[in-house]
Amino acid sequence: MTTLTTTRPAAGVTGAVKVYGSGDTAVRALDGVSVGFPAGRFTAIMGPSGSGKSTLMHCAAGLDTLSSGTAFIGDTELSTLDDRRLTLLRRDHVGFVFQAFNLIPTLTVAENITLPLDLAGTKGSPEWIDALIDVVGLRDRLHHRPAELSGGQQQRVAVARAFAGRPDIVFADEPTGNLDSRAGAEVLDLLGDAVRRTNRTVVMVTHDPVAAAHADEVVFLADGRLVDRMQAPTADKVLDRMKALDTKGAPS
Ligand SMILES: Nc1ncnc2c1ncn2[C@@H]1O[C@H](COP(=O)(O)OP(=O)(O)OP(=O)(O)O)[C@@H](O)[C@H]1O
Repeated sequence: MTTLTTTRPAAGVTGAVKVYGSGDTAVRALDGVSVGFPAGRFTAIMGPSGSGKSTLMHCAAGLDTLSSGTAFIGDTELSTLDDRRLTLLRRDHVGFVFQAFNLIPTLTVAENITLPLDLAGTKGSPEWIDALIDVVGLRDRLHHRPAELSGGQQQRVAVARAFAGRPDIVFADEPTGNLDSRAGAEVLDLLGDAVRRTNRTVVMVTHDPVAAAHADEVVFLADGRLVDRMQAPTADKVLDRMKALDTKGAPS
């Protein structure tokens, strides 16, 4: 196996601090986090409620800014970009999957998948899109509207949309939060498949140890700090680690 630890991460943060508000009501959501998300791997971010998972993801993805420290995607330090260049970086290099599928109800499945490319005024790679449709198993649903699909199928459309522009990295925020366990497992398998088959990088925030077990690695946050990393996670090992974090007094 290649030496993953020496490969430059696809994205990450160094010395990341994020403070919301000021004075007595200030909340230190990230308190000096340094973490890299290895390229070509599926990483899950776990931790008790309020531990800073979403904040870390949003800052690493350039959806929010750090109070201090640095966030980077590839070789680019995000704080060096103005709004326009940050938008272009996100458009051209980053994909997103959210808990709410965020599909456009009036567009077909095919149109939803290619929407980011259409907005960017490019056709992308027809071969890539075609292969993606097979990866997500939606070839017989391409002309349906989102309302005609199950929740799991809608999230598969959202996953295809996230990968449509051949992004270097896809960030997923609780992608299985609105799905039953079977549909959730399918979406997680799909994310894992997309990482292996397209050599992309996925970073996923989740509460669910079963979901985290689909990742190659889990990073654990507690009280805004990185407290552990686990390779080759299983649901039982992740659950045990989470229990230990909760009993240390982290909010749950
Ligand atoms: N916009 C905001 N303004 C003020 N405080 C915020 C804001 N967003 C998050 N926080 C606070 O920052 C801390 C970290 O929040 P964050 O949403 O990152 O945690 P999380 O681990 O993703 O939580 P959950 O699992 O419940 O979604 C929490 O104490 C939260 O209340």
